[in-house]
Amino acid sequence: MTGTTLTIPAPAKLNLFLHITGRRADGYHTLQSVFQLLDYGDELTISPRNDGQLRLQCSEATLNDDNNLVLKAARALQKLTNADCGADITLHKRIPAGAGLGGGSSDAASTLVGLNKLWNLQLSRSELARIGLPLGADVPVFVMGQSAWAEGIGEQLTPVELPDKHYLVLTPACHITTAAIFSHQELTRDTSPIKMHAFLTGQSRNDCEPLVRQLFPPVDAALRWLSGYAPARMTGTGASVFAAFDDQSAAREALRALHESAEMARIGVRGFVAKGVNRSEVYDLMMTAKDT
Ligand SMILES: C[C@@](CO)(OP(=O)(O)O)[C@H](O)COP(=O)(O)OP(=O)(O)OC[C@H]1O[C@@H](n2ccc(N)nc2=O)[C@H](O)[C@@H]1O
Ligand SMILES: Nc1ncnc2c1ncn2[C@@H]1O[C@H](COP(=O)(O)OP(=O)(O)O)[C@@H](O)[C@H]1O
Repeated sequence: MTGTTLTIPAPAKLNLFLHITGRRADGYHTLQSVFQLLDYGDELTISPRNDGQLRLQCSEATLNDDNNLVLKAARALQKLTNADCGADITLHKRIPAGAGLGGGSSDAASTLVGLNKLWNLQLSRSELARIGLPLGADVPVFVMGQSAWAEGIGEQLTPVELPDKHYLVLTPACHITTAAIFSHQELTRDTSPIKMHAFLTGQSRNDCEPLVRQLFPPVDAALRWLSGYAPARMTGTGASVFAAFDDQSAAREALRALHESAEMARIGVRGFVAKGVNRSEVYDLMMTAKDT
């Protein structure tokens, strides 16, 4: 078990749309969404230990604690192993935290996939998804490693082949908690379910967007600025917003304009360009581990 180190990416996601279709008895909202995985994300390096200890070093100081979803995922998996299964994990963050890009869930999913390999647990994708779901509603899609049509609370997944697009993603400096948006009185909660065809012909929205725009003016400003380049939408419960481009050069051009915008600098908007992918590297890692 010792001597093997695994480097594993943890991609970001976009919700190309997000419809809230109802509410379960436990308070969680049922959704419809399309998760688009990106070729941009965090990176984990995992080395197994034989003494049962779990240690995490995270590049982001505020996430360097016991509540990091990486440690929660490792502990959930540790319950299924021998007492001597431990690991040293480093987490290099690139995905802004709490920004609707699924970074925490993706880190948790990559931890589950990586430790499943290193601890030789031989759990299936669906078993790992089931273990990960209580840690975050987006963990299953990252464990599956495929862009997908999602229902339920995001755990009923159907892989989809999405057209090649380059995304410009903007993240205003606002702290938005998912729970606060879902518990807000003014949230739209009863959208009629749609079929895949309606999404493909552009009949979709993010039901959280009107409320978040109203509560967080920087999100509204970022959406208005980005709409000057291409149709713009919010991902998840925010704060990030995105627009799709056919050409990478057009997306990069808009990113350059962002860096020159005094208004966007004033409200602290960061941006990156990423390509949408139908499968992430995590998908392949379930088959063969990439050793370093
Ligand atoms: C809505 C999505 C779409 O991708 O948005 P983002 O959080 O990425 O913006 C996610 O499914 C979010 O997933 P995640 O951020 O993991 O949410 P969780 O930690 O599981 O939930 C935080 C809290 O939000 C509420 N919640 C969350 C998801 C959901 N479908 N219904 C809810 O009502 C619950 O009160 C829950 O306790
Ligand atoms: N490894 C992690 N990366 C990001 N956030 C984490 C991590 N572990 C725990 N968190 C917590 O989870 C919250 C949600 O983070 P994240 O998954 O990035 O956002 P979102 O749910 O908006 O997509 C953060 O505000 C942070 O407190």
